[in-house]
Amino acid sequence: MPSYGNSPTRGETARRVELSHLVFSPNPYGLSITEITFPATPMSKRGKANTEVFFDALDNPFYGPTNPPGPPDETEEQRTKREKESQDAQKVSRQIDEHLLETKKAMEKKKRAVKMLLLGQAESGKSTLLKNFQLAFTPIQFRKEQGIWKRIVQLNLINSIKIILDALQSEWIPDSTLPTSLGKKHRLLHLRLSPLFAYETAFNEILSLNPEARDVCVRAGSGWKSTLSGDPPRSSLDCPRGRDLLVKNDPTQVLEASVDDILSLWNDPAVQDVLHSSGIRLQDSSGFFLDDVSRVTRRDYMPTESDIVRARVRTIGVEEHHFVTESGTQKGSEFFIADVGGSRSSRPSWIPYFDDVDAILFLAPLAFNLSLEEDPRVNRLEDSLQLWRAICENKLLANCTLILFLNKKDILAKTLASGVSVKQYVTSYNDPNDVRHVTKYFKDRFRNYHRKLSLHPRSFISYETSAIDTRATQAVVLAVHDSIIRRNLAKSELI
Ligand SMILES: Nc1nc2c(ncn2[C@@H]2O[C@H](COP(=O)(O)OP(=O)(O)OP(=O)(O)O)[C@@H](O)[C@H]2O)c(=O)[nH]1
Ligand SMILES: [Mg+2]
Repeated sequence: MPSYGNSPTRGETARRVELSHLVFSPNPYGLSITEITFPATPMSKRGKANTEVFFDALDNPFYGPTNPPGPPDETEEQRTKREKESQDAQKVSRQIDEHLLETKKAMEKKKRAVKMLLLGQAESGKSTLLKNFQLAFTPIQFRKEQGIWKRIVQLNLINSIKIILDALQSEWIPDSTLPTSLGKKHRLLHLRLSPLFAYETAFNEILSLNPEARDVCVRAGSGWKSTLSGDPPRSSLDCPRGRDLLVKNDPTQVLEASVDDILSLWNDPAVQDVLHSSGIRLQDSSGFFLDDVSRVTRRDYMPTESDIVRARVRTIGVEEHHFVTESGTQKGSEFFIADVGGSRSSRPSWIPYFDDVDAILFLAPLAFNLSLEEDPRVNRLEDSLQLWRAICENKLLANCTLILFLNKKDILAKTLASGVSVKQYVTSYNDPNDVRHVTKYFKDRFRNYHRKLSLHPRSFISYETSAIDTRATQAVVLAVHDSIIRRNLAKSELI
């Protein structure tokens, strides 16, 4: 019987591996592994990924006789060639073994790493909190991405200009009898600034998004950061053609040339009146950069940390982020955060991530006077409370740590300071109309649901944040990470 070296015999179980982790590429010997990747399954599933796929030796292209005897009439030259091929095949087999071992180790590591999930309605600040984690744990990587955010900040600015120009346009409907203080100057500004919108449309087309999208959005896992950074493509998902088109559609020069027009528009009292009467408060809206026009439109502009944190990109789908702490006592420690799209239509895609998540970071903006974009009949805070209820009582999350972030406290302060009364929106509210009482009122409502609906008793953990304030949020982020790690350790010791 021929010797098969380390290879399994027919029917024997061979290497066990999740096939989708391996990228095969042809080589003179058939196939070899060129890259180990992780499947696009939710992080909760990864630890349990199917490592029990069996190869049958006969079907397995990697196995075969390593030193079979040659035919009796084999020449010296044929024998040398055959032995060389056999040695090469063994080398390939050893490489495969090493790769499989690495995959297994990496998967084990993933299984042990802490997994967090960011939840909350759209625009609650999930991605902003994520950026605070990146700033705290992977600051080198965060700074490397500065160039990517330049385009996003520019598009946020263009989007704000579009909102203003749309508001102006609705004022000068041809047959309107209403008096308007808008004149020729505003029409000229409209005419001169409208070409900027083409950059927004081009960006959406390049990233295969709806060209009519209302604001800047990106699809999770689309390699958008790599496309925007100009790095060589990491996978077939990255689009080098897209990169060329992005260079062609760079708005930097046009923005620089338009700076006076933009300032003239934003500082115009008649324009401010129109915005006020239409109830548009751009200062409180996503990705607000109109107060920084002169700086942001400079040719050599590079976004600051604060700009990056404030820049708005709507999340579509679920984006998983792998953190390897870059410095400090926990250098090298790993954890995962999944960031989800929060609009109502995106919520069903959250469920697969509930399976073995360690902590949910739930963002509830203190926006008592606003309604949902996708359904203007629904109050934002009421929607957050209902979502929180559903999470507290979810059986899959019964053993998960829930952390509530009452976010956008700065906007709450501004809203109350401008004289808006909470009672007008929340009839059951009878306390003073100040930040402390209002925050306490909503926190108590969240706490009550948490206490009543949790299947097992668990501590109520909450923070009051303004996620764009990176200094204050850094401290929160470090405390949250530390407490989750401790809880996890305590849990695993109990097991
Ligand atoms: N003023 C203020 N703005 C905030 C705060 N937190 C987030 N923002 C801004 O609100 C906008 C929306 O925040 P995101 O983090 O993108 O919201 P999200 O929850 O990820 O939204 P989706 O991806 O659509 O689900 C961004 O422009 C942020 O800069 C805050 O505490 N205060
Ligand atoms: Mg987001």
